[in-house]
Amino acid sequence: MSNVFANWPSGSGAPLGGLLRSLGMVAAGFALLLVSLIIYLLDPIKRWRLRKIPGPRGRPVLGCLPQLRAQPMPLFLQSCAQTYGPVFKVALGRKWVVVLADAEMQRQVGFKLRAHARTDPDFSRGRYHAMLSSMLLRASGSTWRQLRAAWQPAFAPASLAGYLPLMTGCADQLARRLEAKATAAAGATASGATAGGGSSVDMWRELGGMTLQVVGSTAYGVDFHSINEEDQAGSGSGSATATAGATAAAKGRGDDGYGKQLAAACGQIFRYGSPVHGSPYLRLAMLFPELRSLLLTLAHTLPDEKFTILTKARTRLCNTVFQLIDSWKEQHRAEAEIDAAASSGKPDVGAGRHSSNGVGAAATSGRGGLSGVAPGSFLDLMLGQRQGGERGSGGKKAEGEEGVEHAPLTDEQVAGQVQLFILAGYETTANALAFAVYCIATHPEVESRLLHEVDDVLPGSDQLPGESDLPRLAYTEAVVNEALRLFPPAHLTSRVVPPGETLTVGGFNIPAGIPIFLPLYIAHRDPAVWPRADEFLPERFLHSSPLYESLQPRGAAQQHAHAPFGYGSRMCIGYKFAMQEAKVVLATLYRRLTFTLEPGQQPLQVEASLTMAPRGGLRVMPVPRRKL
Ligand code: HEM
Repeated sequence: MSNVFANWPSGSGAPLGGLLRSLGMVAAGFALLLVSLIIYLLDPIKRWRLRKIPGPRGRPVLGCLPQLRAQPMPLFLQSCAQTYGPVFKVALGRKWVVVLADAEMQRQVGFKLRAHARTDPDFSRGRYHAMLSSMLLRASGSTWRQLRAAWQPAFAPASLAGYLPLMTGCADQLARRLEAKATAAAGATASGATAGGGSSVDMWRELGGMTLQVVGSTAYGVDFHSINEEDQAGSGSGSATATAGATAAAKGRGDDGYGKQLAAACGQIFRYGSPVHGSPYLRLAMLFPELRSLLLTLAHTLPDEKFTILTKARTRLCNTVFQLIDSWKEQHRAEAEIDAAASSGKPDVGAGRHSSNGVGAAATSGRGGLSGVAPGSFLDLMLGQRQGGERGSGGKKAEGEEGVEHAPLTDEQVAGQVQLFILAGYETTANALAFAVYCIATHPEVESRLLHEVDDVLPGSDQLPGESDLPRLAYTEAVVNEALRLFPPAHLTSRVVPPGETLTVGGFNIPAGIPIFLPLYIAHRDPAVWPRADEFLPERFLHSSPLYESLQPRGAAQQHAHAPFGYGSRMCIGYKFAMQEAKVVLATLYRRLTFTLEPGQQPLQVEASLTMAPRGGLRVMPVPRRKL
């Protein structure tokens, strides 16, 4: 029998041997791939570096995500703290984070480190990406200092006073809407026209529409029209953002002006930009951060429906914002020419040109057409500063802190800050207000004291809170503070150790690049720090109360134990804006109404992603306080 292998090339040995060798090489290749995959998926190097830090055993690849599906993040982290102590690690997918549960550790690290950790998969491109990447929240070093300085004028006392009419106007609009709904429902029930349904509303959504109108209109200086004016039939259980966006989108068809277009785009970006509600590509990027570029390309080449909506909304937002910026420039160029012609003296340009704040007027007068940016709005301030900086220095670059020269902000940078103003200020404040309404509704003694204060400060039948009334709303402010303690909407903040450094905390070393979570929720409810920690007692924040002393936080963390707005130089820049808004909105609403919880709302269930919110909204019956 002839040797069938006889014709195989002699250099490769016997054909069987060659085949075996090839198979061996394929097997070795597979084994190598498998080992790399296991190394990639399980990340043993990172595990090794964090090996001394205790923490729950997560599943391969998914880490603790299954536990986080079953339980809201603040509660899961609280239960981990009880098991593992004040410093522990958690795997979010393949991303390891270290959590500091102790209030004093949070304070120390929050003050010491100056950069936030990045955990979100950013799937943007082009101009929108340039906008997002330049936001204050993401910046560090001298750029952060320059941006932070550029934000400051928006929260100066004069600016805050200018926003007040917008805040009270929007709250009054919402109060009247809820009052009318309650009265109509009562009338219909009396005449037997309706069966059930009553005037129950989702207060969280209502407040979401209102806060979007406040921050959106303040940021861009055009009317956002996002307070719901008609019910969202069959709108399901989407988020407050979705409803606000849907309402604006519904109205946004046709010739509606900048405000409605922006509100519609923002609503869709909030909803579909989140890994929870958005495209599966975003969730995959959370699990496999190293594949982000590949997934980004795939998402743009083969987009699913949610990704398409997101991309379109981002493009619409960009186009509208840059159009607004162009119209602002156009208008100011024309004004400068008139100035130059009229006088040879120094031109009065920039933010100083508009001594009055026209945001409130713009947003409550129905202005929102293609009439441009209101003076005093955040966009106007940012563009004005830039123009002022350029001209004030005779065309040179603006000078920032510490004598460092900075180039004036680009259009993309300005647009990024304005968009962050909405991102950071809308849902946080809506959630804070919804939690406050829940706490008031479950504490009748608090409600009656609040009503007493509101009636005392605002005796006129249609009176809205003015600037001089704010200091007199001390109990209202204490209610907001105590609701923020029990239910901090930003339930955690984060920091990251800078490259080349290691942080030692609680006896553990945390290497550079590992995100550090500071869960404010846990610190706010620590019974070792807070007397009667789980009780809602606004008297903790009321100096004049006889209970005040006995309710103060104890121990080393005492001074910064209440930190709903974070710590140190990275603390929330908008906290005065948020506190003013929350206070005047409560006073304006409770001036006309009280709210009764619908059955099944107690105890309150929460859900949490970046912010903490009432799960499935907050269903209440508005009860008018006077006969209409
Ligand atoms: C109740 C409402 C709000 C809460 C609970 C809240 C909470 C927070 C927290 C916890 C941080 C992180 C602080 C840290 O890391 O130490 C933060 C940052 C920030 N907040 Fe707020 N915030 C609220 C409203 C607002 C508003 C209304 C605005 C703007 C209009 C705003 C703008 C910002 C910005 C720009 C940052 C980033 C600051 C930086 O990185 O330097 N926030 N906020």
